[in-house]
Amino acid sequence: MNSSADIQAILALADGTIFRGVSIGSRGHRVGEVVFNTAMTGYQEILTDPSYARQLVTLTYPHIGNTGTNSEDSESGNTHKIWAEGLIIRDATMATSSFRNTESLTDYLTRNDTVAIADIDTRKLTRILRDKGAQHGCIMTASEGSAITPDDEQKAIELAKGFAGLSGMDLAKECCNPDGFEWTEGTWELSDTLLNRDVEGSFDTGTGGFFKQLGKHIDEKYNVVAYDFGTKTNILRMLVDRGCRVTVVPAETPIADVLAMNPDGIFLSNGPGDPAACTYAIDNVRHIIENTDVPTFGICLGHQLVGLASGANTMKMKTGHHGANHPVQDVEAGTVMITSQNHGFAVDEATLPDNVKSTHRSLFDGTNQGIELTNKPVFSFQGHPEASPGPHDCAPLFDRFITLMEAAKTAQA
Ligand SMILES: NC(=O)CC[C@H](N)C(=O)O
Repeated sequence: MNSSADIQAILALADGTIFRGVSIGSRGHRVGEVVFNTAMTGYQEILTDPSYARQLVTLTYPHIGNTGTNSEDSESGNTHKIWAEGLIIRDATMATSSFRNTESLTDYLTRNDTVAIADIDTRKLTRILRDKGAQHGCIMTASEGSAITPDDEQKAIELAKGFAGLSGMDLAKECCNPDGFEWTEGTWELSDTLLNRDVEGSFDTGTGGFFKQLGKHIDEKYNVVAYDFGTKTNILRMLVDRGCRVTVVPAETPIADVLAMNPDGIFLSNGPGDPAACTYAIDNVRHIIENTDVPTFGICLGHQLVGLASGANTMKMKTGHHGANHPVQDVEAGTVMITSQNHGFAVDEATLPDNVKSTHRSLFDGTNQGIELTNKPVFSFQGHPEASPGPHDCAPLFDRFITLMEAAKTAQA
């Protein structure tokens, strides 16, 4: 909603298209790859998903911010960092309403130094991205006390053209937590009794507050080492729910160090950038496949790394998949799952070696969505079984990882 007090902002695409709107975040400019996400909910999870690093995300759902933000819906762990390079929306809500809200979306964006633009025609933008593929872009806000000038527009187009593009970019080592950490929280659900949030508005992990944690009561049966390439937090929560003690290690941790921890299973996380550029990670996964029998599960970037380490290629997609309603078929069973997706690269199925089976395919465009090795307990999935946001149809993939670890333990006993 425009008012004379609004700060002008523009989105410039590298092809010269300019969208004019208003700033709803911090001032400045940011460049990145412009992608559209079709999920109707989950703007906070999307903003905090590390896989969106260097991407300017437009949400096709028009009205954003209604329920505000809170400290629980972060996908970037305890840092709560916004990883998306910028946000592009149609309509920022004027009133925030939710009992879980602690901060409006606009305040949240500003506090996190995120540049964001509203009041633009996101349908037109999405059509451009659909027709031409993901575009390089620049969001720029007017500087203090002035309006956007024709010079600003020209500069924004040049900045968009100057973005190097995600192909060849290794962002995993930059976006992981460099210190590693133990993750102990499971998923949560609203508690039966609704009590007040404490004065700090902090997350009450007990059973008496807004939320009760699931999974905490389960004994830690499986020692899982999770390679962090920019992991989403809900993946770690879902592992904890299933009885895993989760040790998260940075992307470049040598595989020898991981194996020295004697893991029951190795998890390969999602993450931003081009998987083929993460050569150290590909080497580590190749080592797992060729020299060990440790059950291994990869999600999204982790899936692509399994593909690359087994000898397949990955390719850049036209627009990629970003949404919460993507149908994926289980190749063997023929069943269809509605899945959450966020990727711009894909494993090229035509290049899969003989010992790697395609297990899942996208019903939107036929691209590969899952693989498994026929000679090792290693499998991976392109979509997001942890959802956040999105449907939970493929959550049983986590159980499959547990089954593999259990089988390996039984075989060893
Ligand atoms: N969510 C992810 O892990 C994304 C993987 C990779 N960066 C891609 O865009 O395809």
